Order: sequence, then structure tokens, then C-alpha cells
Amino acid sequence: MLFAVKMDVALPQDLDADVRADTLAREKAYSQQLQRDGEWVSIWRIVGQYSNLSIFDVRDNERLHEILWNLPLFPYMNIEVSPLAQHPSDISAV
Ligand SMILES: O=C(O)CC1=CCC(=O)O1
Repeated sequence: MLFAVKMDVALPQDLDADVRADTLAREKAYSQQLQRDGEWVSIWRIVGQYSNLSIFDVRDNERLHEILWNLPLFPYMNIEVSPLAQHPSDISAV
């Protein structure tokens, strides 16, 4: 199942510098492992925002929820999930 997920990051200004660095490093490692595993298909920076737009390919809603819930940055994010279906004009879908 394909999902587009928009993640808006809002780290507190007063977050301890070591906690911030550790959280960002863990976020990157977690994301890159899921990308290698094929579940996190792509990640794009939204220009001018501390946000990303990502595509996930996961077995079901519960798996996506598990992935998002375990994001190290989860406590500092607003997340918007859009389930995707094939578009009838997509020439690659024949
Ligand atoms: O910087 C971001 O958009 C937050 C994020 C999600 C996965 C990752 O590596 O960074």
C-alpha cells in the first residue's frame, strides 16, 4: 500500500544541544534503514520549510503507524498521511 506522508518538524528552541544532535542522528539512521528495506520509497525536502514529503510502500495501515510512531522525531512532528491509489492517466500503470 502506498502512502504520501508530510512531516513538519518543530524542534523546541530550548532543546538540549546533545539531545537534538542525538535525535537527528537516530532519525537519519532509522529513515535510511527503512529506505534500504524498501518501505520508505523516497524522501523530499519541501523547499523553504523544515518539512519533508515522503512516499511509503508498506503492507498495511498498522505497519505505517508503527513506522511513524517510532520515528525519533515523532514527538516533534506534525504528520499528515494521504493514502494513494493509481491514477487512471498514469502511463506507467498499464
Ligand atoms: O528533516 C526531516 O525532514 C525529518 C526527517 C525524517 C527522516 C529524516 O531523515 O529526517
